[in-house]
Amino acid sequence: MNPAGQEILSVSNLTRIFGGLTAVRDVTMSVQAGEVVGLIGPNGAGKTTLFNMLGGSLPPSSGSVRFDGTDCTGAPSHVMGQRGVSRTFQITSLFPSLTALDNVRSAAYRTTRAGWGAAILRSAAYRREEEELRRKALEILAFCDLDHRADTLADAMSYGEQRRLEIAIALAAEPRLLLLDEPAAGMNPEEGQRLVEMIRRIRARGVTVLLVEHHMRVVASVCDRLVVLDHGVKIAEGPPAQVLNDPEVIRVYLGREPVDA
Ligand SMILES: Nc1ncnc2c1ncn2[C@@H]1O[C@H](COP(=O)(O)OP(=O)(O)OP(=O)(O)O)[C@@H](O)[C@H]1O
Repeated sequence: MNPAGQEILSVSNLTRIFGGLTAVRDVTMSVQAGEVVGLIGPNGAGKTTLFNMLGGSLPPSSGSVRFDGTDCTGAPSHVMGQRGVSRTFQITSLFPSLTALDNVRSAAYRTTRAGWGAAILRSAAYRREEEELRRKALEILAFCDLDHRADTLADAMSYGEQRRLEIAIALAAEPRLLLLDEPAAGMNPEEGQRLVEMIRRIRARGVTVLLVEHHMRVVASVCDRLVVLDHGVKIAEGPPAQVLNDPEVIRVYLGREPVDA
């Protein structure tokens, strides 16, 4: 684990061009270990495009990404996952007909070592790992307030529970940096508050968090720092109280949508 305050993610002059459109232009930013950083901006600002480049699902047109001191520019998502970056998506990525436990267990499986040969032979090492996987998946479910839903099918869970299950799945990969894409989208205020508490617990667990979010109450109450994009360009950065009162930030939001959406 990186000591708190040490740079874990460093993005330099990152740019992504789609045809004639520059979705992200020359963005430079960094995240320190132990921080919760919010990436905000109006619709179409380039947040998802930037996230996709950090998570490895989209190669940049230019610029660089360093994670934990290693150049990861253009590395695919499975490589980013191996290095310790895990993410959730705006659109649900759950297996609807698996239980919550099996959803988490299948994600945790990638961190095990016994391999297929041992699985087919059902060796002692494999059985030990199976038990360890189950214990770990139950621990993560409990951490996400979902232990009572372990045997419930994902598609029988409430919307807020499904969103928490997605975070549980991302945590099962034991990331050091967790990328959350609009985790509060569609949540009611009570679910949003629960999410805020959960993100605080994730940080206390030693996981650094970068989140894209439109709900300003969530952003203001959980983030140490905000980075604001508009038209693909970083226009502001700093503590929430400062950034949300920045006249330029208010102007770009008022032009398109309310700040407290
Ligand atoms: N695959 C693509 N091909 C072409 N244009 C794209 C592609 N992905 C995104 N864009 C464009 O890039 C710009 C930034 O989009 P992006 O989805 O990154 O913004 P965003 O800030 O995440 O928006 P939202 O808050 O609505 O999710 C938009 O103009 C979008 O239409």
